[in-house]
Amino acid sequence: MTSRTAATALSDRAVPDPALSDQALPGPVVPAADRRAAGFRFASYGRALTGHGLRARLDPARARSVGLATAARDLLADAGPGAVLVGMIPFAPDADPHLYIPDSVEAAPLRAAASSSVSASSTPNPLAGLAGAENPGYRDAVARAVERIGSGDLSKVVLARSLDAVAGRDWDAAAVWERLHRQNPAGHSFMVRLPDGSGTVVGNSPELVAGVRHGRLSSHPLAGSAARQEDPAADRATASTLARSAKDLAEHAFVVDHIRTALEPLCADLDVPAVPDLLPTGQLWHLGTLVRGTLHEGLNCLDAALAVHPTPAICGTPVGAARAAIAELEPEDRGFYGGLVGWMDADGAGEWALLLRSAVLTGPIARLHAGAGIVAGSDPEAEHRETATKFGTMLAGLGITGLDITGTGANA
Ligand SMILES: C=C(O[C@H]1C=CC=C(C(=O)O)[C@@H]1O)C(=O)O
Repeated sequence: MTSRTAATALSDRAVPDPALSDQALPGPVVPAADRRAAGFRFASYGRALTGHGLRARLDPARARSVGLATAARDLLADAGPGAVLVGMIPFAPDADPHLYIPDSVEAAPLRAAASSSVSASSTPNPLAGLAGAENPGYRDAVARAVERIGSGDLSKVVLARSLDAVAGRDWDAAAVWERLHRQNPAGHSFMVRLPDGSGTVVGNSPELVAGVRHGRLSSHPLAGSAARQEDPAADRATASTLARSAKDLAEHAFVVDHIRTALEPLCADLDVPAVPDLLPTGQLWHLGTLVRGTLHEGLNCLDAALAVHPTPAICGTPVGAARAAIAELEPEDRGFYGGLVGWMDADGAGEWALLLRSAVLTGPIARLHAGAGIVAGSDPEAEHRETATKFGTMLAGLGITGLDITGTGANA
């Protein structure tokens, strides 16, 4: 494993990879329609992509028989020029993806997108109850994972838990999306209606798994986190401590090593910085490494995303043992949490973000998920607190403020 001991300089870079920021999107552009009715919204790098209607759906049975990447390529080729594939891929490899080609795709600069009919300042939905803030089962699961790591089967595993926020009336997914985006415009804000219409997956991911433009690939894996502080001096001190934390650097190195091994065969050249940078979100500092390369001819953004997914930022090392540990230690199926969300065009350009800092909105219930990387020496109490901090992104997106679920006195 690569050792990274040097602390990196603080970076306040808002956009992980400026190379993707001027990405022109193809597809028919429709006038600003009612975005509330859209089945798909994805914002990043200065513009938002909105998918209306459904032209063709990727058949999960076909994906199982020919492979997901081939099924996606074929669907785009059949759909003809200008088509864009959008949607989500679940965490479990045998679960059905929700990928489709919308009837029309609107690609709008973010400023225009933000001034849509949806008002983020609309009256917050009153919270009627919160279930899962205190989760002793999660601490037990972390302790068992640490034991397993000690026995040598496993080096790292990401364990997640859920939290239900029940409101006085149905959640308004479009308003939640917009609030999330305004709070963290540097992240990838997404909103995808579930195929059976039962609800909407919404979130703001800080993590780009694969972004491709003109054959140039970027991936910005994150792992290793610390909660942001109100006081600026304390906040910078927290970031510096994170950049020097042996535990977090080890947790991060698993991810970078995995990405390098997975992407080297796909790329003509691959640049992997020796030390991580520091990425701030509204709630957390993360260690991140911006990996860049040139994809071999014929490969696309989804090929790259599927090659690295699931990284140890969401699963673990080795992948098989980590998947088994997750299945055994997490009480519920992850669904789309921990999967991929994004889009791709017929030229292979696109973006796939890790689907996290998210919730499934079903009527008045928002089910949030958050996980933390467990390595040798992880402390169950600290990991419980870290997941509570991670819930903070979605709680803020839901308009729930002034609530401390971290037990530290800080606002989540
Ligand atoms: C699993 C999550 O975060 C991952 C991404 C960044 C940093 C992480 C960490 O430091 O543990 C996690 O690996 C989550 O937000 O649910």
